[in-house]
Amino acid sequence: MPQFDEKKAYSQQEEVFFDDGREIELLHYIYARQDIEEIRNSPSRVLQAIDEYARTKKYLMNVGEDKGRIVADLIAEVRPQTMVELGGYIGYSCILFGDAVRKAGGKRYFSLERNPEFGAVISSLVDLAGLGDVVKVVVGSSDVSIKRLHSSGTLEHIDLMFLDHYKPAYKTDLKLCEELKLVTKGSVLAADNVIKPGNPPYLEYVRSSVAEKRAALEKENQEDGPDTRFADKTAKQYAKRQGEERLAGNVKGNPNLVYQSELVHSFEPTGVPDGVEITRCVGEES
Ligand SMILES: C[S@@+](CC[C@H](N)C(=O)[O-])C[C@H]1O[C@@H](n2cnc3c(N)ncnc32)[C@H](O)[C@@H]1O
Repeated sequence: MPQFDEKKAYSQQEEVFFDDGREIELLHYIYARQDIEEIRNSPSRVLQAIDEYARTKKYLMNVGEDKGRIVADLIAEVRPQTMVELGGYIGYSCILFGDAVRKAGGKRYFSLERNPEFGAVISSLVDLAGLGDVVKVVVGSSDVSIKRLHSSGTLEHIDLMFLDHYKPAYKTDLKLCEELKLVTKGSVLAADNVIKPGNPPYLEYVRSSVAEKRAALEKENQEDGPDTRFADKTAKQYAKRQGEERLAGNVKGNPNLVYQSELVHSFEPTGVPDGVEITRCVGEES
């Protein structure tokens, strides 16, 4: 089991921990720094500045250094040409992983974010980090954005996908990507927060055999709301400002895809134990 370095801990998560003005305050904090010209065009220095804000000012719901390293190592191994993240927030994972994709010879990193204000913060910090040539920020609900990027031919295949948005949408958005053949043999998925707060429907899906998925599909009623296993707090997390989330409806996915999935234990940037589920699509049964 890895150890958490307490010296690096973010401020504790409060009852209201996002969308209370702190995201814009972060921009002022960064752009007012004495060392702003050294930060410019340096992804690692931008990340350091974000970490410093979250340690000394207010908590930010970023993937953080520990879980971030797991996914950055995965990027170096998989060398994706195209990577997609679902849920960008203020751009921490986008800058960390967009930089890793570029270093690994990849071409495009799509950051899908529902909240337009957060999307603007991501764009500003991505530009500051000098990653504008690789990263494309896409504002809107993930399912709608995935469908549009696919139908316009902008997104033809997902080599690596980082899921870190509305927890009940992990499974429905994955099934949407399967159905559109964006996720196929060779695609790799990294899902955050599978321990805190947890995501039983997603884990059950990626850990199921083809036979189990086929059987589940026969029984399944269409999902029109969050799975009842999610706590109310998780199911309604973004509702106050953005309105009720709508899940990708009427998606059957592709139950024939064969996944190998493993949980990698790690920590939230506050030190709370969490994990990333890494799932590799290794085949397709006929
Ligand atoms: C935990 S934060 C993402 C953190 C980010 N990946 C990082 O590590 O730096 C989750 C984000 O998902 C966004 N979100 C929620 N529902 C969404 C949806 N349906 N489509 C796209 N983004 C969504 C929220 O607005 C929020 O910014």
